[in-house]
Amino acid sequence: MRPARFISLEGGEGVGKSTQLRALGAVFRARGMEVVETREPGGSPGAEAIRHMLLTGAADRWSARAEALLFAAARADHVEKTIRPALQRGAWVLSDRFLDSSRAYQGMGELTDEDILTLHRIGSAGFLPDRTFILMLPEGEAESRAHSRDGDGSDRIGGRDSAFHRRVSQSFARFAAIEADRVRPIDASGEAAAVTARLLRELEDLLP
Ligand SMILES: Nc1ncnc2c1ncn2[C@@H]1O[C@H](COP(=O)(O)OP(=O)(O)O)[C@@H](O)[C@H]1O
Ligand SMILES: Cc1cn([C@H]2C[C@H](O)[C@@H](COP(=O)(O)OP(=O)(O)O)O2)c(=O)[nH]c1=O
Repeated sequence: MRPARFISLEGGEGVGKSTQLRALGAVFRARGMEVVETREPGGSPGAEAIRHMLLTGAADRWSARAEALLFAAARADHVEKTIRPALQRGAWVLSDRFLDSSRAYQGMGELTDEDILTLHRIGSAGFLPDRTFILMLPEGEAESRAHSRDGDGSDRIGGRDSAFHRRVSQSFARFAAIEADRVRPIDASGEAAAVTARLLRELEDLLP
């Protein structure tokens, strides 16, 4: 029996992460696997409370440093209370965003990628997913998917300008290039079922 695995889905807003998370969860359950679907920021009661503080309020509510620490604190609680216990009892864990979101959103301004990795070492002992998928879509397409879902409403971070979101997407693409073993880019265009099939192909070596 192969061990339970921790998989994260990453990418900008509207690329289809939550849709694919649900689809993968359904496929795994149909194969008799126990699955925990979770998300960041959040995924445990403490981390969900921090999520509320991070995503609501004025754009300047938190400094860049305070924001990065809050994401790291939420992640520490999520890992400790939800992810590790699930893996220990043999459940697969699928997370909508994880560390790489902090690297892409918080680690390319006042703080560096190295700073974010240091916070993660302190908060979560450097715990990493077994595999991370970066869902990739052309800029306009992700925006129109997010817009048809949310209308004009977006959260404190989603509401940042398009230059910011372009840099986020470039950072995600860079992680896939430099950490090819863990981080795999996935073409997120076309029908949802076709995207799910691409993800499953990239999981073949881990599935029981
Ligand atoms: N392959 C797809 N083709 C067209 N629309 C999609 C596809 N996947 C998801 N969507 C729709 O796009 C919007 C954003 O998808 P979602 O899964 O919520 O993205 P994310 O979690 O990355 O923000 C939703 O309204 C969803 O129903
Ligand atoms: C996990 C994480 C999320 N974020 C941002 C990305 C999103 O804008 C927001 C999470 O909102 P969410 O509603 O989960 O994202 P999506 O629109 O992709 O469904 O928080 C960070 O800035 N850093 C992080 O570490």
